Amino acid sequence: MRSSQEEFENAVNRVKLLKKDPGNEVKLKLYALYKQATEGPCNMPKPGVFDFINKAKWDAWNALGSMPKETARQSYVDLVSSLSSSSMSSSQVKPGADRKQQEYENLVVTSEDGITKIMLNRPTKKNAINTQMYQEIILALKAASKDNSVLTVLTGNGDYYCSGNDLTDFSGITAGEIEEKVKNNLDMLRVFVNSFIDFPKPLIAVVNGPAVGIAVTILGLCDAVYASDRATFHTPFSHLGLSPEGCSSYTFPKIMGPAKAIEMLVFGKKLTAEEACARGLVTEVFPDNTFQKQVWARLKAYSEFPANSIRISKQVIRNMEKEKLYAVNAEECSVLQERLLSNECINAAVNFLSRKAKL
Ligand SMILES: CCCCC/C=C/CC(=O)SCCNC(=O)CCNC(=O)[C@H](O)C(C)(C)COP(=O)(O)OP(=O)(O)OC[C@H]1O[C@@H](n2cnc3c(N)ncnc32)[C@H](O)[C@@H]1OP(=O)(O)O
Repeated sequence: MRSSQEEFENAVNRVKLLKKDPGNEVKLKLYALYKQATEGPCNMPKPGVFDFINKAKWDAWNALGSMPKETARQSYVDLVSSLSSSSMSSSQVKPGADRKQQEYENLVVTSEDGITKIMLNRPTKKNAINTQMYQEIILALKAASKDNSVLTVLTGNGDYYCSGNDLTDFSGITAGEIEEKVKNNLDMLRVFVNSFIDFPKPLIAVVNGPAVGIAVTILGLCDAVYASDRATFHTPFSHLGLSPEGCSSYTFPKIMGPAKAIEMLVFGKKLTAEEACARGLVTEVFPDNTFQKQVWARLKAYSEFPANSIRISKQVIRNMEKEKLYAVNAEECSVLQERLLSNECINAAVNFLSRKAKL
């Protein structure tokens, strides 16, 4: 997925050439994404209640919260592409239609048999999540939340599920740039985690191999976790001078009790798949040689259940906790922002870059 300034400007021009009026709802969305992409979060005073048009615009822009400019730019480009390539008026664009056309650089997203599969696709880097991949996952989840699929699956390509946050993300940055980069990344992390909290359908993690860091913590927000017996679960936050994220400071103690959660999140104990299953983080473990076959047969059967019932039941179970989870996410990001600027963390990243330290 590319979202260069040039593509964005092209999209701005293409909007003017649309043959059909896309309707007010889409126009407001375009307006909001454009403002967010060019000016950042809305900090204008709220128009009065009788200033209907400007209030609707303000509401749409303000609803994007702290979405990073790059994400807004990409969403704008994607929205315009879906409008340009559709012969329908945009208010009738089929949910998910744009997702099928979307190209991602770090993901492979496919939809079949009622299941949308989001596969992390940087196997040579053990599927480490860089800034662009975070943004792509946010977009892929948004598209999957609106498409016709019953279930959404997150998995990894290659021998790893995911090695967590890309530790080279901050390399090549000058001292003067670091604070802003960290702040932007944490804004993005908050949006990323919120997109799991908000995901409206069952979200299943198919953990095909070892999982590290944020790839582990986010499992607490997934609705089922199927793991190969080759998978391991490791959150080496203290080793890296970091602190828990992905709402794990709340979900892990709830799932496995505080003592077991602290063993993982504070002391960095790496769990086998069986151990993670015994602690309730993993739903079921399968032998690696039959893992894909067994899991996909299971998911195919589940995807044939009535879609609305499945979605609504998930929401009944999860929605009660949403406000709490937003607050936990915000607090974790704020703590992590400080941690990322600490010497402990900077030294750990330098060690990784110079390959002195392997986990
Ligand atoms: C948005 C803000 C986020 C805030 C911060 C949040 C952090 C939460 C976290 O996720 S913390 C966890 C971070 N992850 C790690 O600490 C794992 C680091 N990686 C390793 O320890 C090892 O690479 C390994 C154990 C995952 C695999 O070891 P192995 O020896 O099997 O393989 P290599 O080390 O040779 O790896 C192959 C190539 O992949 C690159 N790579 C692996 N993991 C990462 C990573 N997390 N970030 C960046 N790059 C990674 C590795 O450098 C090799 O690349 P190369 O072939 O070009 O050298």
